[in-house]
Formats: sequence, C-alpha cells, structure tokens
Amino acid sequence: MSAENIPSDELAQALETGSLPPQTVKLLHHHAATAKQNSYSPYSKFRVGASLLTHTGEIFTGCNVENASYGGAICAERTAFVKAVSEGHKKFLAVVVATDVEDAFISPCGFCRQFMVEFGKELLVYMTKADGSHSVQKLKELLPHSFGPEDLEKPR
Ligand SMILES: O=c1ccn([C@H]2C[C@H](O)[C@@H](CO)O2)c(=O)[nH]1
Repeated sequence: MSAENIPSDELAQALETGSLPPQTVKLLHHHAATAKQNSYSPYSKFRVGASLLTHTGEIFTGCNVENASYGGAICAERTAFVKAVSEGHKKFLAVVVATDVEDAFISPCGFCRQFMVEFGKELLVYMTKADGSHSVQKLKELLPHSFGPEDLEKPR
C-alpha cells in the first residue's frame, strides 16, 4: 500500500461528480506505472500495472503475473483487488490501468470486469496511454447487464 493517501474532500468530490481531480488521476497513474515495472510477463511481453483507490483513500497497486501454463496468468487489476480485499478493503472508488501502449487506451479484460463488478458497478475505470492521458468510464458502462452478487439473492 502507498503511504500517500488521498484527502477526504477529493474522495467526496469523486463520489458526487463521478470523476477524480486531475492531480489525483496523475498520482494514481504514477502508482500504476510504477507497479508496471514489476510486471512478470515473459510470455506476452505486455506489461500492465494497476492502482486501486479505496473509498477511504488508500491506494493498492498490482501488476500482471504470467505463468508457463499461460492460462494461469493474473491481470494487474485482479492483483490489485486481491491485495486490497485481503487487507480488509471492500469498497472502491477507482482503478487506473497503465501499459506501455502509446496510442490507445487499454481497457480491462472481460474476466477482470466480472471480478471487479463483485465489488460495485459504480467503480471509475481509468484507461490510460503510456503518457498518462486517460479515458474514464464507470464499470457498469464497460460491463452492462452484469451478473453480480445481488442476483444470487433473487427468488428461485
Ligand atoms: O487490462 C489488462 C489486459 C491485459 N493484462 C495482461 C494479461 C496478460 O499478462 C497480458 C497480455 O494479455 O496483459 C492485464 O494485466 N490487464
């Protein structure tokens, strides 16, 4: 976890407006890009880092971790989520994904979208280019008509 937490007024603004202040996105991208340096991706050579902002302002990071079995690879987003959840966090405001791709905003894979929707559809997903410029969408826009924990509570 980062020692630098995000101030509560910025978190309140994010909840109200559905976006984070530019300096917060910049900080989160910096953390994601730093985590990307630890990417273990000898097979794809596609480095990914993610930073995850909790609703109380903590930042967790992750990178993709590949495996000789190929199918055992874990994406950067899921690494960050698992780190945060296993430290007791379950409410999140935003995730920022960083790659080395220069001319496209890389968005989370379908598996990660499903994994993340478990913890809330309102999550802000910041997709970035290598230079830190970004595109942002809510998870519910990236994964419409999703299946989630609430469905398991429906009468059957
Ligand atoms: O949003 C993404 C997309 C891909 N990957 C990883 C999985 C694999 O290690 C490599 C190539 O797909 O990139 C991520 O970590 N996050």
